[in-house]
Amino acid sequence: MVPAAGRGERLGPGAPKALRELGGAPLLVHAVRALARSRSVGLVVVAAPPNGVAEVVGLLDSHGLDGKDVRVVAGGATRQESVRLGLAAIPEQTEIVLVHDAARPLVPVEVVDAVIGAVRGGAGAVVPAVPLADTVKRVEPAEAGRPEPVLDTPDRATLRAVQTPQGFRRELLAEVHAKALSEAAAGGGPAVTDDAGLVEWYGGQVVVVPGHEEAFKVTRPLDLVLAEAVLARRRASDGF
Ligand SMILES: Nc1ccn([C@@H]2O[C@H](COP(=O)(O)OP(=O)(O)OP(=O)(O)O)[C@@H](O)[C@H]2O)c(=O)n1
Ligand SMILES: C[C@](O)(CO)[C@H](O)COP(=O)(O)O
Repeated sequence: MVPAAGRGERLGPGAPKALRELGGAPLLVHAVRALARSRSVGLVVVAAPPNGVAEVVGLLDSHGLDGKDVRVVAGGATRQESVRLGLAAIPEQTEIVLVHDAARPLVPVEVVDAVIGAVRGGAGAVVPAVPLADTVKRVEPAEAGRPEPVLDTPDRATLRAVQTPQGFRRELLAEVHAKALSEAAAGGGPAVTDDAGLVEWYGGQVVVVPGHEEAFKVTRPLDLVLAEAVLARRRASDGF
């Protein structure tokens, strides 16, 4: 499933991020095509901006998507809610669900297949990830413009930058989302930024497989410049 209901505030003013253009097609279309390239993917469920469902259906219809079954549902106010709403549209007999950001348009199919392979191999929750290039420091957050005291420096060799698609046994993903929903209704709930984080929160095991530098997330304006360059290079080299 593809959560695509975000605004894209960090990208700046304009259409919702999933509908912004990259090389002549919306980011969402690239992301759906990237998943559809895997022979193991049979159905793609997209969580669209709540007031943009008809527009997204039209966009996906107008860009050929390799004959895959693509369904569109209304997303929610948070990524977590969008994923939960998308999950509800996935048939119960489905064994494996991937959750892939519309904002990661260029993930190579090898990463998609590696994630699926690890779930098929017995893992309940799998994330693709890459080593970090920068040193990371934990800080005491301060007001904007004030220096932030450093608390410590985690050992970089043990850190990974996590990407999508993240892969799950469907029942496990549905279970942790249901738990998070009932905790949120009681005024709490896990403060996590990805689906694997929910599995961890409830004590489940998550494993990492190699991600890819081209599976980066389009978050800020410079990411879009990089995505255009990667796409242009692919098109020049293999008619992608
Ligand atoms: N209510 C939301 C918020 C986010 N997403 C999706 O979650 C993915 C990753 O989120 P992010 O990159 O943070 O997107 P935005 O929330 O749109 O970005 P920003 O935080 O800059 O507004 C994106 O495909 C986005 O569309 C979603 O489906 N529903
Ligand atoms: C799911 C994710 O892309 C993994 O890196 C990331 O957590 C999404 O974070 P965002 O702040 O919602 O972009």
